[in-house]
Amino acid sequence: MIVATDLTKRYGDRVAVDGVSFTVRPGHVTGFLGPNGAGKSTTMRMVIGLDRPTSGTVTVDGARYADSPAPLRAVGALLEARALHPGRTARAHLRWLAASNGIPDSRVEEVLGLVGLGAVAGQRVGRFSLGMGQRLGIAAALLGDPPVVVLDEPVNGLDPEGIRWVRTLARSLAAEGRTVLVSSHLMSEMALTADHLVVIGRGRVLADCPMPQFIAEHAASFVRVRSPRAGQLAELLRRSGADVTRDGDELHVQGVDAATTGELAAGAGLALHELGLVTSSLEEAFMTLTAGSVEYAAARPAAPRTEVTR
Ligand SMILES: Nc1ncnc2c1ncn2[C@@H]1O[C@H](COP(=O)(O)OP(=O)(O)OP(=O)(O)O)[C@@H](O)[C@H]1O
Repeated sequence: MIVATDLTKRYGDRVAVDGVSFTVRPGHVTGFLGPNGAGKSTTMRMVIGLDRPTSGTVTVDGARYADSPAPLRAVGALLEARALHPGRTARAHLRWLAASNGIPDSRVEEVLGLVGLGAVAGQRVGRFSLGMGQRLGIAAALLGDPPVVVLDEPVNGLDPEGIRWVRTLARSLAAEGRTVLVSSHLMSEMALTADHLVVIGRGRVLADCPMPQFIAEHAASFVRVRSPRAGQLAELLRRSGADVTRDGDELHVQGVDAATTGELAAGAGLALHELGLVTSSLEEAFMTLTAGSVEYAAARPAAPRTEVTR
């Protein structure tokens, strides 16, 4: 597992990572989320020894990455902007990495097949598309069959099939008992991939909890109900202590659950055309939590007009 303790990284006056502590456990996909500039890449670089912490520590399976004799066997990492020699073929690139870590060539062919690059393994990587480059980076990460896998924005540049492939791969690596840490800007994708979340903002941990708990604590939910007699229903719900927002024949209800809403309507003989619970997405929960810690925020568009009957 990965254990970060009071991890801090300063660049001059700038604090990129500010006393971050978290544990990434085996058997789960842990999503690493944060707005632009939150410190995700810096943290991941410190995990694999590419950056030195200013203070604090991060260990992988109890040891510092830099102390590992064969690092690719300890942690597999895909980091953004990986330097590739453009004139080298994909196969030659992986063989070179394998040789420097005491990994047999047969494993190169295995990972090429695993990431779907077998047919283009003889092509120069300088000609690779962004998506092919990402697959090659993932192949390199898996080369040493490592117990810990760190993927920074692995779905960047991938098409929908590729995105789904990364999701399945991450989940199967976790199911094999590995420790998997994945960052992504695609919240809908993260919601499908990760079962645990570490959220950072301005270099600090904002949340560290299982995905369902994060949604429950940070996502708003309300009952949506449609009725041709929405005005009467709104009045009834309000008298029962609900907060009600009306937009035409649609009501958004908070403070009273869907079952009670249905019972109240039935008791008063009011027809319903729709009744259900709406829970906001991971993206909305994330936006709510990190609203105060974004570096670059655009002005929000005006909210659509709704009639409030309270
Ligand atoms: N080498 C560096 N020198 C100076 N400042 C840096 C350096 N690397 C990162 N930073 C700063 O540290 C902060 C955290 O950057 P980092 O790249 O870790 O964030 P991130 O969460 O990965 O962001 P993004 O999602 O935009 O990639 C940013 O303010 C960034 O400008």
